[in-house]
Amino acid sequence: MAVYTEVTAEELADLLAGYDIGRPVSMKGIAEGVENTNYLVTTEQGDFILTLYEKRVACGDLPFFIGLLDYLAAQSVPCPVPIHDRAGQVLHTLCDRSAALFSFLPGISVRRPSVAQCTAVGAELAKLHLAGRGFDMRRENDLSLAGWERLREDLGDHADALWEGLGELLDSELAFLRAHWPDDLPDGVIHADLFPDNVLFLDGDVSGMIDFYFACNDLLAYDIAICLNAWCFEVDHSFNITKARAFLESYRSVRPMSAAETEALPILARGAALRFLLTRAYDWFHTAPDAYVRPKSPDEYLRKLRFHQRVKSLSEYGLAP
Ligand SMILES: Nc1ncnc2c1ncn2[C@@H]1O[C@H](COP(=O)(O)OP(=O)(O)O)[C@@H](O)[C@H]1O
Ligand SMILES: N[C@@H](CCOP(=O)(O)O)C(=O)O
Repeated sequence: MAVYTEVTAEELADLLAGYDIGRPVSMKGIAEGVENTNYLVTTEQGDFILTLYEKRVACGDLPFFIGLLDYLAAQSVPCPVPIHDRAGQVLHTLCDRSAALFSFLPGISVRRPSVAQCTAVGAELAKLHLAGRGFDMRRENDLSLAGWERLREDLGDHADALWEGLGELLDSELAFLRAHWPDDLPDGVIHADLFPDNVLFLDGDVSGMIDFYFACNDLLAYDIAICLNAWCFEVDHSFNITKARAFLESYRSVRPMSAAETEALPILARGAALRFLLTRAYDWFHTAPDAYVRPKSPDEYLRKLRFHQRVKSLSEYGLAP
């Protein structure tokens, strides 16, 4: 479970005294999540999410994330709305951590997305990309090529301890991506972690997109590739071309992709698979056995990477060749 920091009733009441959202009625730790501590806080005026930022979110990045959520919410993107206190502040210090309150978004995340849910998220991702245009703060993607190389270096010989030959595979894939990674595609603000556990559905519609703590400026089509990996593979590791076609058609009905963007999809999908393979492999070796959160399987992303390495034509993603 991901409640790393205990907040007392008195500490919560002190914090809420600075806001116009009523007095606290209840507070429950939320088990889901990996990076931060989240509480569901109910006040006289309704439900809110209290987030305490733990060590993996850099404090210097918080103004970008809060500014982005303010900006997107003003354009009706279904994202958490930062709650400003009477002085206009969002960020506070609570229990020695940076902390902020957000609107509570109704809805339920899915474990096994349906074709209809892939369609819904495709359109919502495209709307997010369009809504992000004009946001004037920047955050570089620290988990792109240079970041992957750092992670690979850090893994060292652990890679082969995970699977014989993994080190060589990572090195050759990194060399390939370094040589072929596109740098001339449309860029903008991307979510960069829009996995099914970060999307809430209500009555078949997307009611919320959460967890913007990897958001950054990067290629828009890279965000699409991250979603293809996260939404269009089945639990038996097979790629579901029907889901991919539905996701991509729906995305393109809102924001058309250029020919260069679609042509780059296999490489971007390889990069997206490598990114999560590396972070999961890193977590595998750096998570204490008694940690609250069990590390996710790197194997899933190794299989996804191998799938994309074998792709010969865009038709394998459900696109016209
Ligand atoms: N604004 C919100 N509205 C509703 N539920 C939320 C909201 N923010 C977070 N949650 C809940 O908290 C859980 C963890 O949030 P998340 O941002 O994914 O944490 P982490 O960054 O630690 O992975 C989510 O799975 C969801 O259940
Ligand atoms: N989506 C990443 C891990 C990040 O977890 P989140 O709960 O913050 O989305 C993965 O699956 O490796």
